[in-house]
Amino acid sequence: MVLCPVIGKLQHKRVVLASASPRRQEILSNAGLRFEVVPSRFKEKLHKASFATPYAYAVETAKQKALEVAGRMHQARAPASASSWKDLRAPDVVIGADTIVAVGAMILEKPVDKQDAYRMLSRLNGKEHSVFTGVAIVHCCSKDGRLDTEVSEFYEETTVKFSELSEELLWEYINSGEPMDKAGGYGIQALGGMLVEYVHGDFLNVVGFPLNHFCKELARLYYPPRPEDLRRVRHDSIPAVDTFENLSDSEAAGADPGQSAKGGRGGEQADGDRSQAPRALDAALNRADSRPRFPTGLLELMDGFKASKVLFTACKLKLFDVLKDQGPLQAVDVARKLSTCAGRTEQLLDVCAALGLLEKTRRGYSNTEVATLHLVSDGEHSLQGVAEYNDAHVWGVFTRLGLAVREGSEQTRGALGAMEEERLSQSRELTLQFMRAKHSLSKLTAHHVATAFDLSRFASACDLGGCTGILARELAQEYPRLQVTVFDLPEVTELSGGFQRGGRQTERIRFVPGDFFKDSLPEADLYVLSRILQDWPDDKLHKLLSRISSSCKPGGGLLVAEAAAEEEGASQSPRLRTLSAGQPRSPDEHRRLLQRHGFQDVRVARAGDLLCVVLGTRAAP
Ligand SMILES: O=c1[nH]cc([C@@H]2O[C@H](COP(=O)(O)OP(=O)(O)OP(=O)(O)O)[C@@H](O)[C@H]2O)c(=O)[nH]1
Repeated sequence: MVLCPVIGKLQHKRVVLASASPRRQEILSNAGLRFEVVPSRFKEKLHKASFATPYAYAVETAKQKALEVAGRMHQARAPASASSWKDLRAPDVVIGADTIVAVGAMILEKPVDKQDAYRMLSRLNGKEHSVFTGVAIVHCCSKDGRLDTEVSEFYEETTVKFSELSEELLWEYINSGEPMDKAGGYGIQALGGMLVEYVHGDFLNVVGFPLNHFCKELARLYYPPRPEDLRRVRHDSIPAVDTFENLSDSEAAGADPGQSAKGGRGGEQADGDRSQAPRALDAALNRADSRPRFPTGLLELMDGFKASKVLFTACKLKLFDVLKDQGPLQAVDVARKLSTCAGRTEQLLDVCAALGLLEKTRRGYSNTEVATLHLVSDGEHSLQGVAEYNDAHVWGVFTRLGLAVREGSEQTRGALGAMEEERLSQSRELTLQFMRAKHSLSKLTAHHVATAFDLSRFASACDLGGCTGILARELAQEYPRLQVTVFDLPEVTELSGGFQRGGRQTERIRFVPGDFFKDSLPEADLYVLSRILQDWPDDKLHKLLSRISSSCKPGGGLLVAEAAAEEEGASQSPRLRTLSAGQPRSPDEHRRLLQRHGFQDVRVARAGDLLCVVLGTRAAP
């Protein structure tokens, strides 16, 4: 069955199930949804008589459950200084559900005790009743610290008929303990199944979650009908994920899950509104499928470069800067501010929204939290420089990958990102771009690197290839006695002034121009190599390490920080294996590397999510 694309729409979102029900958790995880569980604290005590129908009560309760969790998680978010990325993210989607049993207008929830269970089961005995599950899908976004929500809600009804049951059997069932945490006092999926004569409708709805209706709702939210679908209904597939080039202006409009969710109850919507998008899903669900699994991951991989280019383009246009200062904005207003084509801008905005970089609501487009944090150019944690450098330089390098692979190692070095070498021969602008990229990345990791070990025994440090001095600054800040030298190529040190912010510790930092392969290394107690080794092939790497080893006094140290590769024997991340001229090393490989060059007492630590840090002490020769 080809269900992945629908559930997959939530794949890159932080999804939270606001329910303690183990049945709901099981149903959704069996469907392949990845989510966290945060049980709702909403007390199910809405005034039943104030609802026109039992299902309205279930839907409202589901909504309140989800909103309570969304609000609580929004408030509980860690401050920006939190070390874990996860903590920084509020949920994107919160799902709430409430299951009730209705006998006529009477609503039965979970029994409070055995007598209550007996009363409920006696009411159901020998008769038909309805089971309603209300579901709320709450899309969340945070704007200026406020929580914005778009709620989509629906319900599903299933009819269940109980057999005529003896008192004895009812009590035996009650004494099994099963009824107590179940709506109506029975669990159809277990012993309670023996009480049931027939079921009309979705079985899982009785168990606690109407999975089929949920998927249709997702399809309705994430695959709004396209004009061509309205004209020519396709019965053979789930609608394709929109790509940039196949979106026309009119198609791009209305692709907002939040907007299409407006008006709420799926079950109460007019047929014309609901029929088209789920139709393809229905077809897929009902098809006897002998074809291979839909290669979603592979197709996403094939399209991955487009997503990168969209991100780069948006950064280059300063889209996130405009939205930070003036959002939310409609597409035409964004286009006016950027002096771009309105139709194409809207497409770009929609794809950014689909990639989770923007939020789209009726008020217009605004940055998501991740965009505000990392894609606005003057942000403390901005990665804009990385996007610009990748666009201006790495993109082109990778277009030569085929040639490099065909023609051998030299080209491979050239094509696989021997950035240090390449940038030597490039323009000042490219050097600056490289520095901005390295600066942004170093900001993310410098504190972790500086504090991975206690370095207070060293009086001086030299950061080789230290670029804009971000790590040097962090070291100076952390160790008030430490004098730090940043050693980098002349064209880099010449431009590094533009990245300095001043501050008390800067008087203990000096920039020395030089080439660590050719010039003598500045004297220091501690040498630092942060993200240098993996850019170089083995011969260069050993040359560099032996030069450091010769300069380092006995008792001095070498601190190496590199992308954290898996332990030996574990399968390596392909990203790490292919992106650089050198290779990522496991902690043990680093340990051996340093030992081979005369360092002892080599210790390894993790620095944040990205890096592994290794510290060795120079042995007496
Ligand atoms: O046949 C079955 N019928 C019902 C159930 C389970 O009953 C409960 C219904 O309770 P509710 O919707 O209030 O959900 P809770 O369990 O309290 O969890 P929340 O945290 O979401 O409020 C539900 O667990 C159904 O799964 C059953 O198992 N079989």
